[in-house]
Amino acid sequence: MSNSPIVKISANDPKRKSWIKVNSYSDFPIQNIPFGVFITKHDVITIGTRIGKTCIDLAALHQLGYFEGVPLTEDIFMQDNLNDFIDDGRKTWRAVRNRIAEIFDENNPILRDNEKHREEILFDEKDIEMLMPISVNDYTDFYSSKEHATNVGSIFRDPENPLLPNYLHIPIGYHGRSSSIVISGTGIRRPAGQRKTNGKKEITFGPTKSMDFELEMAFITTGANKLGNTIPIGETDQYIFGMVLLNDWSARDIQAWEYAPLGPFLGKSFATSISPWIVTMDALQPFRVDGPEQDPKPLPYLRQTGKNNYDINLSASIKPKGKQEAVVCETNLKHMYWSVYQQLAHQASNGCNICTADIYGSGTISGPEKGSFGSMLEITWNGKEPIKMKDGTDRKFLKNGDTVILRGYCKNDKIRLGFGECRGIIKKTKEGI
Ligand SMILES: O=C(O)/C=C/C(=O)CC(=O)CC(=O)O
Ligand SMILES: [Ca+2]
Ligand SMILES: [Mg+2]
Repeated sequence: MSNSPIVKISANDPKRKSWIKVNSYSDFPIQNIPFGVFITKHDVITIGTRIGKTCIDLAALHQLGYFEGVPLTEDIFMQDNLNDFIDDGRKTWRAVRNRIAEIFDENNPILRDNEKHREEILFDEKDIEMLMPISVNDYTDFYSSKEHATNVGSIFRDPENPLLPNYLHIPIGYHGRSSSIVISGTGIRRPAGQRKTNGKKEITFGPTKSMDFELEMAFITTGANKLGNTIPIGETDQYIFGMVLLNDWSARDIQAWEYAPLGPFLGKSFATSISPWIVTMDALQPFRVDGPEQDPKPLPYLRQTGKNNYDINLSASIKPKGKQEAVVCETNLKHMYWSVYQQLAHQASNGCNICTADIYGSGTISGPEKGSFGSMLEITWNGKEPIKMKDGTDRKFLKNGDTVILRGYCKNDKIRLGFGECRGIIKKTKEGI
């Protein structure tokens, strides 16, 4: 089954320019129109979007009549999360994005020339604070990078046979913890836990000695199937609202000791960070590419044709406190073995219901070569090959005071759009733990 034939979406017109100034390297040209939640300098929480460095209060835009003719409830943007809007479905998301593109088109004077309205609707990014975009319903994290699975299999298990026999048949995942998903900028406390210290027999409890990040992306869904029903792979695209950057913080010593036989647990559930702006699947359409060839052929419920992967350039940087950041990984979402559509069809294949504001992580995104590995576990091969920061210090894993910054963008010969940043600073373990 082919997923989402590429339809013409007027908001994606690459020729359109906005009357709001946008730098050529901005992640937020008028073709992006992401959705997020922010608090304004007047202490008002609103759903918004962004063009360049200008944040747009969608509740104010709606109240002032700019969405006339688009079927929306009066308070749809006067919310502290996007759940209701996401629940409205793809027709509504499309209509809203298309209208926003029209309002901010350089040739449209209606808001451009209305100073009073502009003052009510527009805010400089410096004058707002981003909040969690959704109230997370449920969280799954997949394991869809074959390169990552191969690397972790070599480190934790058998270098001769790193990939488990199920890997090429089934999109592996684990159930994450939704309560500890936090917005970019939130400090991350180094967790304590049980671990078996390298080479020693003794089991101890204490702050992790191998604090790690995982460079991931995640997709966010709208309600799809009722409990007991499934989703044909050819229909999955209708239910994906958009994507964010995701950092699945991981404590490798805790993980390595606890994970057998049920998988990741407390080594990962202490925190997961996401970027604040949700970039819609519609905005990402121009960046669809073929995925890797799948051999063996997946079972029929996972079979797809067409361009089902996304060409999204990704990077991870570490910034020691008060020092310059160093890029430690450059990779691309296009490497993923299992597509987002296969992940979603698989999640629903047992009749599990897909809900509004669920988050599905891609799994760590590693590329084929060194320099494209998406975690310190792989970059330093579990601490055996430390890397140098720009201040001359070494890193096997993350130190307190280090900030990890994930970034992602798409680019073709016509447009560039991106995801902004997903940041988190490592703080020391709470005393008494
Ligand atoms: O191979 C393992 O035992 C575990 C690997 C992971 O760290 C699991 C995970 O979070 C999935 C991923 O990010 O790809
Ligand atoms: Ca992960
Ligand atoms: Mg985590």
